[in-house]
Amino acid sequence: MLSFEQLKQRLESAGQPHVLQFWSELCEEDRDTFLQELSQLDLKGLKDHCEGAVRAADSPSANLDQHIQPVPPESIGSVRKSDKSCLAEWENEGLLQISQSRVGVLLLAGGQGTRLGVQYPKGMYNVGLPTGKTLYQIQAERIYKIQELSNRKHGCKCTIPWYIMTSEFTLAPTEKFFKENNYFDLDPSNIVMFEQRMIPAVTFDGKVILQGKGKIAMAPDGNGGLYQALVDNNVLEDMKKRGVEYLHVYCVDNILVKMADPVFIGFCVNRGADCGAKVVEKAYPAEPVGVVCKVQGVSQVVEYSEFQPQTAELRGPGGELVYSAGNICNHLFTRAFLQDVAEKFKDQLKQHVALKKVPFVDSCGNHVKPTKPNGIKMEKFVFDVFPFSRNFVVFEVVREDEFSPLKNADGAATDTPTTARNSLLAQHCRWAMAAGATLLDEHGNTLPPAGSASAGDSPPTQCEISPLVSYFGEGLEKLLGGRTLPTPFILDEKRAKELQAQ
Ligand SMILES: CC(=O)N[C@H]1[C@@H](OP(=O)(O)O)O[C@H](CO)[C@@H](O)[C@@H]1O
Repeated sequence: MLSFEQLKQRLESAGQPHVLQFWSELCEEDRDTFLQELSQLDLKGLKDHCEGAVRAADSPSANLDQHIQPVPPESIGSVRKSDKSCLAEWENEGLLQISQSRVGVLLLAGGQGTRLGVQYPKGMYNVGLPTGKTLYQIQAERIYKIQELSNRKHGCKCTIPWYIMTSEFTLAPTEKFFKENNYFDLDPSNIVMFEQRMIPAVTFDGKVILQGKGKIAMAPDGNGGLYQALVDNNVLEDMKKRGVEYLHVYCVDNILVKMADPVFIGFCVNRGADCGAKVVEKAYPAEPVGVVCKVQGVSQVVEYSEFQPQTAELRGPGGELVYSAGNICNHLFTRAFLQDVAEKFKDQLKQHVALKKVPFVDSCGNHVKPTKPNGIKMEKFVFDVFPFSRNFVVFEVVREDEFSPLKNADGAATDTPTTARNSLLAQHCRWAMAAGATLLDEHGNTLPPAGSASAGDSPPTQCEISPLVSYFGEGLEKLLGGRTLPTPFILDEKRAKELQAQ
């Protein structure tokens, strides 16, 4: 740890002496904590960071319009447009890789859930399903099930390690939650949690913001902080030791995420890709999803916050959106590619600017909650490594089956606990009906198929199928075929055993 004098001097040369302005008012304990926190900062890089933040916030965002092109449709693999045998071939390849323990999953869970308005990690959110399962539990059970399906098919005992990138905000509660839930019956030695870095928020004139008299306002370095965190925490070595060659990276909030999706993995493997992105067709021009496109001939994602509205509105001859490849934050990387990024490219990742309302103490020591943005937060984005890929592929999946993110609190128009819950229930209802079940409402009336015109605006059918019973709708015919089932209907392992015995 640095001494007070050393720190003072370094902060002065970084142009940030105000950081210690309340030092004399701090008690011994707070001084120790503050010294520790400041010692962990990259003080050498602090000056550059602060100046860079101001420069980035000042420079108008580049207008990409003249350089941008959609990804050519022929280079996109598509679930909807591929025939069954093709999909089965990819799935088989994916299951084979999983069965050989060559696949890991990595969860991006460092965010603060500000839009959702909760103080705890988003993965701990219960969207109000009949079983009350949280996002973390659903994801854990899908890992368990896909391991089991691969084992059964290939007569082996495979492992999908689950890497979880947290931040200072989310690590402790996530660890506690997993422990309390007995790691959802996964082997804890296959769950690797680590923290991404935090960086200081900066005022518009380049000063580090004090959140308290002895505390700097820090924020995670964006989900693109992943690549630094992989290095800081020896994650690539861990993958190598375990023989993991493919990493499925996803963000915490999509209730429909197919963990270690064998179809996507098989598609990427068959194409020899080192980097792949799943997309869905954008629902409407202003939908807050990044767009996979080409900028000056190079495939990349342009984030929704940086996409020009007039470009987003462009439509083709059939009325379809020209830029329709919506990023769902579901990526596949080979370990070799990640190693390359770690060694050669991670410091070249673009810095994105977010202007935020950052609570602070003013020069008189008053705590202020700003009503308009006062701070610059710099973030890296996970997809900004795509341009470094040698063989990048795009895989389009069906939105109803694979994408329903939880971003906002109930009351917002989209991406809320209600929309997430309803998407999952509707999917499970479709699975049950496709397996040959007839579902009844509480009055004993037959329910129309989910999504059909007669389903209209009626409340979603309460049909929830445990991922431990079915990963993606498979194996349900023998349990549900020809049966008439009253709702609410919960198909968990116990019920599945009873149905099988009948
Ligand atoms: C930096 C990043 O990964 N942004 C992603 C991510 O957005 P957030 O608003 O950060 O949750 O998830 C979106 C899909 O839910 C995706 O469209 C977008 O590109």
